[in-house]
Amino acid sequence: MEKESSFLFSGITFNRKKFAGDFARFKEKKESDDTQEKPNLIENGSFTKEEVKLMRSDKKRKRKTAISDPVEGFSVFKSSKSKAVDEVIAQTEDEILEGKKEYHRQLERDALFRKKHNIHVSGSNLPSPLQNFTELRTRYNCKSYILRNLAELGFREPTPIQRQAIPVLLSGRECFACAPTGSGKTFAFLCPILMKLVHASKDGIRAVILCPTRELAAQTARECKKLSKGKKFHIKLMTKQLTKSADFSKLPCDILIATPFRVQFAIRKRKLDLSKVEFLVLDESDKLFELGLVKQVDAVVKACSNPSILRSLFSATLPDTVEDLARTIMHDAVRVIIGRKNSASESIKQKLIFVGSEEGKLLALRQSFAESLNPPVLLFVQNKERAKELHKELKYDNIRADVIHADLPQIQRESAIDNFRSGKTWVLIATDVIARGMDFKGVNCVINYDFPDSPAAYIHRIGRSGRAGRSGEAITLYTEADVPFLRNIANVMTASGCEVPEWILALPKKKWRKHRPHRESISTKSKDEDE
Ligand SMILES: Nc1ncnc2c1ncn2[C@@H]1O[C@H](COP(=O)(O)OP(=O)(O)OP(=O)(O)O)[C@@H](O)[C@H]1O
Repeated sequence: MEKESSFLFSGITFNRKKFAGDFARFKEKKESDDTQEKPNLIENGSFTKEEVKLMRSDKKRKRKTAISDPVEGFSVFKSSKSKAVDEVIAQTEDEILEGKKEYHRQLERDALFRKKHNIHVSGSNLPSPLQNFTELRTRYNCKSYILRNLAELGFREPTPIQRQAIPVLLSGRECFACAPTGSGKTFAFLCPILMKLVHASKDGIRAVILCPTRELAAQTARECKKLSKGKKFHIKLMTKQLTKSADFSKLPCDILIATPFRVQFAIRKRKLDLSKVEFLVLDESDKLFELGLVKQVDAVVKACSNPSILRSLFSATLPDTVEDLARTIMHDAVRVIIGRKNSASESIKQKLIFVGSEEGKLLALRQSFAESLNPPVLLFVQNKERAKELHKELKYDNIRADVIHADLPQIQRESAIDNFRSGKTWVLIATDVIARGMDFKGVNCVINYDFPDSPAAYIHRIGRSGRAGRSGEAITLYTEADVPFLRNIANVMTASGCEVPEWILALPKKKWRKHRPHRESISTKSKDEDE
């Protein structure tokens, strides 16, 4: 009898000659079983910490039984199994240790990578930033149509906000994101939404994106369609017409993009059901939390009652007050800040020009345009009356200028933007209605004809130039009346690396209340001339 089998069969006489065939088969099978089993247990890496614990306790239990209840013939069987378990435990422990080490090495690599890209994050269990767009497929199984569309748009690398915010949202976490103007925040939320929704469906609205203005909502809807090209998602921009006439219970809609006013109206009047919404994005979130909009936003947030909803806030400016308010509704949110919070894009050259009084502004503007006009140029003024007045003035100078403000009918607002985008108009005079989010790719220069009413307004206005890594210029005209507010703008300028005269930095710090002084009329014509 073979040595290995002798323990189990002791006392039995076996006719090896007679049963030679069976014996050989039995032997073969046993050997092959042995080789398969052990590596399987370890190589599959199939032991979790809990399983190792269980093994340990099982082993202890068995040891106890072995001491208290020795049964002859079983002790060897037990010790060989116990040896195997020991080996498995030792190897699994090694693996866990190695896993832990690798985990820490990965944390270090992530920290270095974030530092390189100026990404600051806080929160627990942070997902690694994206090294490249290919990781969307390798880590998150991204469908090829998205990667194809990103490539068609000419995006080679994710921007810093995309590197971090996309994995955060894909790993099912809520998110506060603050990144400079023109740094690609729109795709940072569109990409994970499309990836998570996977297919179009007719089961109700699954994602809502709120924007403070109609123009921005329309632009976001267009970008969303570009990224989803090749996939038949139902992407709806909530227009006035849709709000008034659509039967939302029958309208297929995966992603709804709208201003809070329109959504709230539809919830009230047309029984818009948002109870299945899985993603809610508040774009330009600090603007949405301002007094005029916060009630409507609140109504939308309440209507999105799905308990597993993911909410995210995006903006280039995120005051602490807004963060505190938002935290009350968010769960375990990750905070992602690119560069310094509330700072302007570093690719914009910023200048301050003293013009003495209101009259001085028009002179300075005419002189500057006469010396060099490098269109397209965006001119920001304090209100719609001043926008109309300045438009009339520039018409005299044969400058191809147009105007946009909230009083204009929608169709005129759209055509003003289209003409500016296509280069038909060189100068667009605007109120703050287009200061946020609008992506005019080639704007060379932003002129703050009227001083902005807050540092946030300044950051967003000048952020219409210098987008997606391009360079831009921002000129801010100021009068004596604006001097007390200069220091706040100067702080933004120095934070983004621009030079500011010493005397401005020596001005006393002033707590910023909205600076909207009464300004004299821009018009150089008398009223009689107008009539
Ligand atoms: N990965 C990328 N590579 C190159 N360009 C990109 C990338 N992602 C976005 N862009 C482009 O950058 C520009 C600005 O993007 P976007 O409008 O999303 O900026 P933003 O951060 O939302 O700005 P704002 O704060 O003004 O709203 C767009 O023209 C967009 O097409």
